[in-house]
Amino acid sequence: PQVPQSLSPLLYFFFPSRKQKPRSMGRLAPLSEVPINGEEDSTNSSKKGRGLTWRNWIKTHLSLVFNKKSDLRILLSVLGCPLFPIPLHPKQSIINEVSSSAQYIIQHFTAATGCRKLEGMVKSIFATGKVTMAMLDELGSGGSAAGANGVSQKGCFVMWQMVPDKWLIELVVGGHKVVAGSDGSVAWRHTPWLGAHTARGGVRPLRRALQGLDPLAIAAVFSSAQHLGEKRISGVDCFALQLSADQADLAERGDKTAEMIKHVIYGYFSQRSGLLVYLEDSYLTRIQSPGAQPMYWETTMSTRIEDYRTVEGVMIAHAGHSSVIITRFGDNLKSGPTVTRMEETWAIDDVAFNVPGLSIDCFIPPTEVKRDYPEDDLATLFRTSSSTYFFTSSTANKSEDPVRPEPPPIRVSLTESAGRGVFATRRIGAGDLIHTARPLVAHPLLSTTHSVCYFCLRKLKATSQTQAIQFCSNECEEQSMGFYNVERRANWSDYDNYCRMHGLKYPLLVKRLACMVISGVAAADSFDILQPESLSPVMVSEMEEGFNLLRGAFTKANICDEQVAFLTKTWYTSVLARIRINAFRVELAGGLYEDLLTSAAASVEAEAAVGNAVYMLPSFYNHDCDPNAHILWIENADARLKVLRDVEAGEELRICYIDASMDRDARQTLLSQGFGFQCNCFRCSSGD
Ligand SMILES: C[S@@+](CC[C@H](N)C(=O)[O-])C[C@H]1O[C@@H](n2cnc3c(N)ncnc32)[C@H](O)[C@@H]1O
Repeated sequence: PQVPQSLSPLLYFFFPSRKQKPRSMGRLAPLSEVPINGEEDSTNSSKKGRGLTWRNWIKTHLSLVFNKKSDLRILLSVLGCPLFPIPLHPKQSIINEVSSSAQYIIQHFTAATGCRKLEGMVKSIFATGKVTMAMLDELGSGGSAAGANGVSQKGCFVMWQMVPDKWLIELVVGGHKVVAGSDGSVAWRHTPWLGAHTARGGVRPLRRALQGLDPLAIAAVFSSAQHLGEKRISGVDCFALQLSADQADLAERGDKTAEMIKHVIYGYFSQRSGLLVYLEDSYLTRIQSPGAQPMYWETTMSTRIEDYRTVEGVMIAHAGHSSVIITRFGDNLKSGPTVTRMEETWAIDDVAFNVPGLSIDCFIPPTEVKRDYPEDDLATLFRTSSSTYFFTSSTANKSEDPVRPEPPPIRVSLTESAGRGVFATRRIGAGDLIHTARPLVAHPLLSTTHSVCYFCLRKLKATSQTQAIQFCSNECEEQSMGFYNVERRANWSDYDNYCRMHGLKYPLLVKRLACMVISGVAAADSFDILQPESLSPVMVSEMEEGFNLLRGAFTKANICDEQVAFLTKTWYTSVLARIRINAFRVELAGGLYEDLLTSAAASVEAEAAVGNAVYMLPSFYNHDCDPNAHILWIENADARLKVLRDVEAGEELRICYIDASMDRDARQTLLSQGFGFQCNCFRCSSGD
């Protein structure tokens, strides 16, 4: 049956059909680093999505957890649809022979729930329920929590599960919707602020299913657990079983920068009733960015499982309470560990088995999932705490699916001597487009402000007679609202004059980022992951005037102190230090470029620059005076990364930061002064 989209979004799940799902997903914003295989579809751009998705992504992965403004997103990201760390293998079923005390406890559990009768009989499970989520006050080091700080958020969810490893959940809380699913080979999640993402590591079950909702899965995963002993939990004497994610799974979920150190699960089974009454999982992640001290994140989620009721003769838990504690600690956190707490109460309204009409078509991932690949390593590289609740990309099983297009052939990894770099994951042919990228922040030059779009830097057909800024389309105007509503409240003449007099362009990018932060569309630490230039005390003091003018413009515009609290001198200098190393001068090649020769020629002949922009993925390309890759712009600030010659798998992709036609000494001087490194590429070493 067709369900009108105007009905509750949850209704869509009552009538799953292959036709409906892509349509529902089709409205969702694409990721900003668009894979080469993805057609750019303007209908896919959410009003504020274009160009903001990376910022959103960073916000979630880097700063979200400790930014109270984003409470609802944090709650949904952490509690919404976490995955259980232990995969459910298709062949895994509940054991018949008891050879350990853990297996004895599981036998007791299967008898208590009566779930054996479901084995082989149940093909699908369906559940609907309600949730209430809240952030609790943060605990400082040694401090104490004062209780819930904000308003709790109410919502509901619908879950479908097809035995053993296909599932789908739609959760709507406080007007935000999160959808997650697994087709048995890839697990993904879609959020309005991130778009769709695949989960790194193998497919694992939804944690919600293990909270007393799917007794067969509980019996299957815990039958290989270790019996730890007995413990009294909330007045109930329990047997404690322990499971640990195995090292191979942990390795798959981490990388060189974010290492999953352990993930342990405890199941507490009531000695009296035999039922699972408490579930706890705890994991530790070590994050180390190049040149930085390691930082650790420990996340513990505990769920009290209650209100078992019979559904078709099987005991299913119908309510519970989960609490999460996230502790961030490490040498580089001067203020000591930070603790964030949140909680959820949930209740099941309806459970049914063997839902008619449910087929594997209902579990096909949204189309964006296959467009997700450029984030592959970045997502993990900068992940904050865990892939369990921050879904990240995975290449797992992609090759097994003939329908799924090849991912863009790159990964970000550490190089031997140039920090992080971008590497080819397969052979790439000369002239191939590697990926495109939308700016995190872009700004016209002062001289082009009235001749290019104030958002995307596209050249305008008619320049402004009134000297007002202009947008090339309604879409760009809408996407600018985030920063422009703030920017136009202030008078920028002093700041612009300061830039003009000193010939500075990067403070304009800082201004735009500051306006975006104030309006809430960017996190103050969006650029933290980019490599900074090391600034001398003289350079820092030279930036003071710009900082004072920027801060002053906001103060005079009566932007409240709380909104500009992030705008300290340290913030200003640190953002500028990153922009100086990572900003690109945008030069539009214009016109058509169909082949490599045309594009290379076009970029050489490009007219003067239209502005400057900072991107995420392009910021990780290192320099070579004889580069094998190339960045170019055709009609606006959306960048295209192309390969200049055949590149083999494993080879690092490098672009040229400067005019490669200069002689060796001039190149060396520019690179050392502008980017702080001594180039020892083949050309430089051979004196060319
Ligand atoms: C745009 S970033 C490139 C990504 C950077 N490696 C990172 O880890 O984020 C530019 C910085 O990378 C380093 N870099 C780039 N190319 C290099 C090269 N050929 N040799 C040494 N360092 C290089 C320099 O520190 C430079 O300032």
